[in-house]
Amino acid sequence: MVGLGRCPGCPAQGRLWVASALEEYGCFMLKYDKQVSMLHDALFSVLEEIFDLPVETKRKNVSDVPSLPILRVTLCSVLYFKKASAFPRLQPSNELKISSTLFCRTSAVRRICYLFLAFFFLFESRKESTDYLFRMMKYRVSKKDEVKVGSVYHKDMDFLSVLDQNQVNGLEMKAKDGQWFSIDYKPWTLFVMAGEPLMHRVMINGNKERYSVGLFSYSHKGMVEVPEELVDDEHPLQFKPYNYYV
Ligand SMILES: O=C(O)CCC(=O)C(=O)O
Ligand SMILES: [Fe+2]
Repeated sequence: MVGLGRCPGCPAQGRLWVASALEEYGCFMLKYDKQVSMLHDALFSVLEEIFDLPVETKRKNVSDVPSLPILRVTLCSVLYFKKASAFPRLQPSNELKISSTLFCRTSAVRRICYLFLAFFFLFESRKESTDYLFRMMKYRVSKKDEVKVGSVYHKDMDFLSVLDQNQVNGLEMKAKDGQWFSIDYKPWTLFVMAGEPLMHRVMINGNKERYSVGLFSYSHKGMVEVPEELVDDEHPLQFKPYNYYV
């Protein structure tokens, strides 16, 4: 568990925590600040309404990321947030609420990502080549005798995934020894994971709908490479750059 609030004056400490969590587990829980916690409640209160929009409205929010894999899911519906105006007026009082909540929330989490990237990588170049995809997920309650898989096991094709959920758990990670274990969200935390290396899935067990959101950072040019600032004689390059979309 890393708390950004404790780090502002000591980025070196923050970087150490994040680096050791990522080396050991590939993921960590990030305790977020007050501003984001208010947005958390607002966000999850409007998600239900977003998922209830007509299908043709929801289709306007397809992702423009080339070859973005579509998750093959059984119990899960997925929506992308491209721009606020893509949710046309349905219930006027809520249009603003939905778009401003999503916008603020996405900006707040992006800010966290920048902070995080600054802690961990300390490089400016990445800001320009990094893009974000905001995905919203709704997992319905599984019916009796239905397979309880919310999303099949997969690895995210990005370099950083920041996830949040309503109070319903379901995310599971595969540990080094091959065992699956579930992620138990603590209040006011985001779950941050190094996208590409980690196998995970969602299993739906309870009798409450699960809503989750993910902010996925990826390179819009498709190149995955170690920033040159991190390579020197003591830390030689270990991975060749490659284009994810080719
Ligand atoms: O719903 C979740 O918690 C995780 C979703 C997920 O793995 C994904 O969107 O790639
Ligand atoms: Fe995923």
